[in-house]
Amino acid sequence: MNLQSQVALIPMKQEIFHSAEELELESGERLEEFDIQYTTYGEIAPDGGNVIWIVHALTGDSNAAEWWSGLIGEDKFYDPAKDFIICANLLGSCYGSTNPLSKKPGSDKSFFYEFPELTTRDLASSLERLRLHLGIRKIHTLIGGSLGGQVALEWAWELGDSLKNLIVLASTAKTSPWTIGFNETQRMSIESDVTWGEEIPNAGQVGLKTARAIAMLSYRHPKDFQRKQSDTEEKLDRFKASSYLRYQGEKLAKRFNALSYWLLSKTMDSHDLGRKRGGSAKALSEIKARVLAVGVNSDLLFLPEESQFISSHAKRGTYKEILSDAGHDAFLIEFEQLSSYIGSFYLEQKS
Ligand SMILES: CC(=O)SCCNC(=O)CCNC(=O)[C@H](O)C(C)(C)COP(=O)(O)OP(=O)(O)OC[C@H]1O[C@@H](n2cnc3c(N)ncnc32)[C@H](O)[C@@H]1OP(=O)(O)O
Ligand SMILES: N[C@@H](CCO)C(=O)O
Repeated sequence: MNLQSQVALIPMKQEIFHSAEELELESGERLEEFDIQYTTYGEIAPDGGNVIWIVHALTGDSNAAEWWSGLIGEDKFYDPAKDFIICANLLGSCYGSTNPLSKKPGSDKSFFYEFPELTTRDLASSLERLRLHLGIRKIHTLIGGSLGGQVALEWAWELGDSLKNLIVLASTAKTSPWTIGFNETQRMSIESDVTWGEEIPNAGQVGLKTARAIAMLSYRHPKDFQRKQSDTEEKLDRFKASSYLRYQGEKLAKRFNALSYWLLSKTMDSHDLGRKRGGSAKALSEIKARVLAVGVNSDLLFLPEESQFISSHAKRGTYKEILSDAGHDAFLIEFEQLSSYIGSFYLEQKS
């Protein structure tokens, strides 16, 4: 299907890859078959050397040129005129790939709560299946932030020499107890929705609003709230910060599904690159690609130290830090710094 992106006006193709072959999951469960929805921009070069593979974060979708418009597009750092850019909707997410609302194979009934637990390693395996289907031999750059960075790390370990550069933004090799704690409070709010447990597509949607409001506190920084959400001294109620968080909750609940959110937050929790590989440091040292880890100085969720850990244990690792008051989400906002860091990372390779 050829589409013209409404926002970025960049020619793109959107497809669904159906895998009729089952996917064996880390939990021991299986997905008998699955779909992966993906978007591409540009064309693969004859030598196949221009593949830029993007992995989206928790609530992103495959339309990377929309949510990363400062990095992807005409005359942007990644430009479809020279690069073949691909982004797939993660398995379990609600933007076209197989997810809890999908029908169980051979049945008219959705999975709902029977959808199997997915790990970042499982998500990486599903992307590998798509790569093989597309006949992509080598990936020039695999890049992702937050959950996208976790999946990218897993996949990079698996890809070996088939990957040249790995760029991991505001992420971690192993999810910290602090992040699991944030995710648990969000699942608690979804589970406390009276509709949670019902087999309806909107189950938990009210709880999802609270979950997003809590999540926003981990995606922003107190300085960002101070600057944007401060009130005058006359204000005794209906504070800006309150309406902001309520608005963000409403906004997400209109575009995302609570079952997918609950599932993917669990995926984030169980992420551990070093599981059954002798620990994170050893697993990082086994990644063959060059690695750029980018932290955010104000990230309260995935601390800069966690990105430093990635670069220091990778055999060929580089660390850069985004300076911003935006907090964790700076990786979706601070395009100038990102472009500059990625540009110098590529230049170092040439020198
Ligand atoms: C179909 C799809 O949308 S696909 C998925 C797209 N999203 C993703 O991929 C996830 C990645 N993106 C993101 O997380 C976010 O878009 C970011 C981080 C890039 C930017 O976050 P934003 O929410 O746009 O920025 P910010 O935190 O400043 O909030 C601005 C919004 O809050 C509103 N707002 C700000 N202050 C207040 C307040 N006090 N009260 C109520 N609303 C407020 C603004 O009007 C604005 O609303 P809008 O989004 O309708 O324009
Ligand atoms: N705010 C982003 C990043 C979370 O890590 C999202 O909603 O996907």
